[in-house]
Amino acid sequence: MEKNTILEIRNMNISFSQYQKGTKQTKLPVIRDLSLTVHQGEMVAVVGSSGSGKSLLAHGVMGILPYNAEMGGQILYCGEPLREKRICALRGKEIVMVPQSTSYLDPLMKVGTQICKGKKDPERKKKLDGIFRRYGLAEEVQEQYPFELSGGMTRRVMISTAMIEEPKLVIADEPTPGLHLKAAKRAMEHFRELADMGAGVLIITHDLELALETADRVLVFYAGYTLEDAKTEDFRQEKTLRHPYTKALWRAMPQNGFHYIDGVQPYVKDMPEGCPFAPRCEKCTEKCRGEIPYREVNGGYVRCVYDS
Ligand SMILES: Nc1ncnc2c1ncn2[C@@H]1O[C@H](COP(=O)(O)OP(=O)(O)OP(=O)(O)O)[C@@H](O)[C@H]1O
Ligand code: NI
Repeated sequence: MEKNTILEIRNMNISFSQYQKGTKQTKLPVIRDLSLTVHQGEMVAVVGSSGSGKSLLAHGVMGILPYNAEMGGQILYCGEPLREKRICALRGKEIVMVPQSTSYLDPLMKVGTQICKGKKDPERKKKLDGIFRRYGLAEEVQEQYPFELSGGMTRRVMISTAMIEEPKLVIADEPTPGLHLKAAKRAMEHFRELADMGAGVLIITHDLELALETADRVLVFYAGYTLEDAKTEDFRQEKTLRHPYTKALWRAMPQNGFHYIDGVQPYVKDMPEGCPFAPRCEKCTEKCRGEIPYREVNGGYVRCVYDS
């Protein structure tokens, strides 16, 4: 393992137990065989459509999966396993998450107190003032309660909460919805700055274009699988991309013709054997119905039987 690796996930699986017809329990796999690495100073984006398992990945790392979820595989933080006790000690300090849902804010606590976690020393206050200025939040907002904020303001408050800790690992789950384009870009740039200062940053988003503007690498999620792990520059041309789904995402971007991808992502209960994208893939053959290895190609990874 390399020295500057902040987060390494090896073969993560997440499934839910569900009761069917009374007492019969079934397992619903929602993340399968996920491996990823975030290095110091690196910003990695996880891109995928709704329901592909992005938030569960974040919750798995943070140790906040719901009670009916089961997780397998290994999570290493700075080279050491990140088990329950360790994540509890580091959560909110060295490892921070900007959650997708704004309901994570305490409705009964003033914004400023909440961000500073009750600590009121002048140094922290100065830092908070600085962060608020950067995000265009007025100082008065510190004295307000979450219900008094607009959606975009809430988003910026949640980002501020993460920024005040000088974290080593930041996981931001859809940090930009509700922000207008300029603010969304600014937020992404701030995450970029955190990475440039030496943190490892994992950004979860469905906005490929925004991710490509700031991230170093992009992981493409589809129906619980990672189909590709590519460098941002691989997205400059279609031919340097590896998976047919990533290529389809590329063609769907406005500058590349806005081509619509036919069909929908399969739901976990109706998952086809083999490649989950096979039913929508023009290159699909019988080979795609078997086990598909996740393999290294040209400095990236792909889960496809074909060479692109
Ligand atoms: N508590 C739960 N019980 C059962 N299934 C769940 C539970 N939470 C999530 N899932 C399922 O897991 C899958 C992945 O959910 P997840 O929230 O990670 O998706 P996502 O990629 O973050 O989507 P979005 O872009 O909409 O936020 C979905 O199919 C969802 O229905
Ligand atoms: Ni999500």
